[in-house]
Amino acid sequence: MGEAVLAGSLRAGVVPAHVVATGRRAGRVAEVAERHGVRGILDNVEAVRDADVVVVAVKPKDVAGLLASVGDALAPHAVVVSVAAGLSAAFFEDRLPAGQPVVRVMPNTPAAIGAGMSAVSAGTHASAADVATVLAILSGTGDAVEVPEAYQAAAGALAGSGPAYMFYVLDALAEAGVAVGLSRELATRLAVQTMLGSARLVAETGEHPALARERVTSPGGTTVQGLRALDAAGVRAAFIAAVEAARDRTNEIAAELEA
Ligand SMILES: NC(=O)C1=CN([C@@H]2O[C@H](COP(=O)(O)OP(=O)(O)OC[C@H]3O[C@@H](n4cnc5c(N)ncnc54)[C@H](OP(=O)(O)O)[C@@H]3O)[C@@H](O)[C@H]2O)C=CC1
Ligand SMILES: O=C(O)[C@@H]1CCC=N1
Repeated sequence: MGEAVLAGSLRAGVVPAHVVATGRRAGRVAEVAERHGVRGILDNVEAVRDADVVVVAVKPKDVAGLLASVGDALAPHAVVVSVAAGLSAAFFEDRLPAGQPVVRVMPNTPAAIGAGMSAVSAGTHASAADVATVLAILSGTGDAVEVPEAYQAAAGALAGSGPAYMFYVLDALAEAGVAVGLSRELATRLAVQTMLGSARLVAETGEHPALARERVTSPGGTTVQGLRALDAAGVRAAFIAAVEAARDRTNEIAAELEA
């Protein structure tokens, strides 16, 4: 996820020579540095020194240790951006020098190609200008929206995890195509373009998805039979259960690590 945000920031106009990427494996750091033309180092303390913006993209369980090691080296104005699922801005603030600006972001992996969706929430000490800086950086990752922090778990359960649900649907649709006699290559091509086109149609027309669905569903036709099968299988309820389960897990991560 960190590399996807890095790629987006460069697309937004951040100068590669101004970016330092860190990691804990030399091979991985070198790979990222070479791919994006940025400086790659293994020393987190050195990386944050003089930084205006620090993006923390390690697993939630690794955040506390990382903050303990770099906190003292941060410039007071440095905006610490968290993409960690579950962890509140307060979790960061409690482990950083007093007054450090923190912005919480829940991105998703299509950010890697500039087609991501991010939910952004300001911490206690982040100014409107800090949030604007983060939104400007994220503009190269796709769309971004500012939300109250209370919505982060729900937004992450829908859009942060959402690409996995979409890939699941693509895989299932392609498999369905194979089941009715198409080659896997053709079935995958049909499924991918159908998902892409349908999302774009709703995005570009602003039409409610239910109306767009009705427009496809001819009376006595084929689609209504397909939709009946989806309803009979409880697919709508399964999506609601999936987002609820991901939201609940987000809150569990917070409870486990913030305790
Ligand atoms: N994947 C996704 O779709 C999304 C992820 N997120 C969040 O992004 C964060 C990262 O997730 P993800 O990219 O999937 O995880 P990854 O494990 O792929 O990435 C984390 C990276 O951080 C490195 N790392 C761990 N500890 C340190 C450290 N102390 N110093 C420097 N680098 C370190 C890891 O190194 P190593 O390779 O050696 O393990 C790894 O390369 C998580 O907090 C997650 O909640 C948010 C939205 C979507
Ligand atoms: O699965 C996860 O925990 C991360 C957060 C959102 C998407 N991937």
